[in-house]
Amino acid sequence: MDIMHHSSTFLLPTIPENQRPSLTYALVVLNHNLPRFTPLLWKAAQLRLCADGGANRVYDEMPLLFPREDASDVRRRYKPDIIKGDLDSIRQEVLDFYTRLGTRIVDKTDDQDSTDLHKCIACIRDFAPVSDKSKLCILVAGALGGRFDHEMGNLNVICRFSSLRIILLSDDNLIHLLPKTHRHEIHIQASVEGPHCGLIPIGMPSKSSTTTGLQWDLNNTEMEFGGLVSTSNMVKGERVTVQSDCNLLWTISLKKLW
Ligand SMILES: Nc1ncnc2c1ncn2[C@@H]1O[C@H](COP(=O)(O)OP(=O)(O)OP(=O)(O)O)[C@@H](O)[C@H]1O
Ligand SMILES: Cc1ncc(C[n+]2csc(CCO)c2C)c(N)n1
Repeated sequence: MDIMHHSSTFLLPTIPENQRPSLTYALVVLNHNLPRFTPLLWKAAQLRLCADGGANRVYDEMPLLFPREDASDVRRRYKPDIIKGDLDSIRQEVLDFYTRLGTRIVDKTDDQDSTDLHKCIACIRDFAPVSDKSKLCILVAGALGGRFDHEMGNLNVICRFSSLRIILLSDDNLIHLLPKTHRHEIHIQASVEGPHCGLIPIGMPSKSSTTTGLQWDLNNTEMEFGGLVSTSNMVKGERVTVQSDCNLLWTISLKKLW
């Protein structure tokens, strides 16, 4: 079984030479509080999408992160490549502003059965110029801490697209899936993340999960929703390994640096 490596280098202000990621990043901004580190995600990404009302967040909140700069300069610097969704939340002035700058507006008003995040992920999967999708990593900003139905919808999207690397982010947390098809090595970036973490079986019970590097390691342990799940766990050092017969959610706290 192959090892999948995970490392949140996209949260580092400068990435050490020996930790340059081999991944290509895309960013999706959702319609919830823009994390304070969004400019770092923007810099790491080669493709930037806003899911419908996510464009309002870039327009309204990006200038607040640069209080000494002129708001319209900041807005012009952070121009999304694509705005996609049913477009019932984006404000007209925001739509007009980015249309004038040349952003592609993709309107799928007719589809009321999939979320705007789902539409953005499908778009990236189908059109991102990355031939090997295992080298693609989609960062999703503003995915957690808001309306619970939206949060669950966002978690469902990472389960639906379980063969893609997708990372849900808020100011406080990072979440991604650890597919059962791989053993996982998580390199902890202790300057920006941890120590609080969790491993949660999603969708079905796990008969056997094993970890190293956690305060409360699992050792061929059974986990299930309604039974044992590993929350309020802690990372001990800079390397965590996980192997399971089920897809698990990995969550780690983010430090309040920004
Ligand atoms: N409060 C929130 N918490 C987490 N994610 C959110 C929140 N609000 C929106 N999102 C995400 O941002 C995307 C775009 O949001 P937007 O408000 O434009 O969607 P929407 O389809 O109009 O939502 P709804 O009709 O359910 O209010 C959603 O698909 C969802 O993934
Ligand atoms: C069973 C079921 N529940 C909810 C919706 C509503 N819905 C789900 S995604 C979406 C689009 C949001 O932009 C909407 C309106 C549905 N279609 N089917």
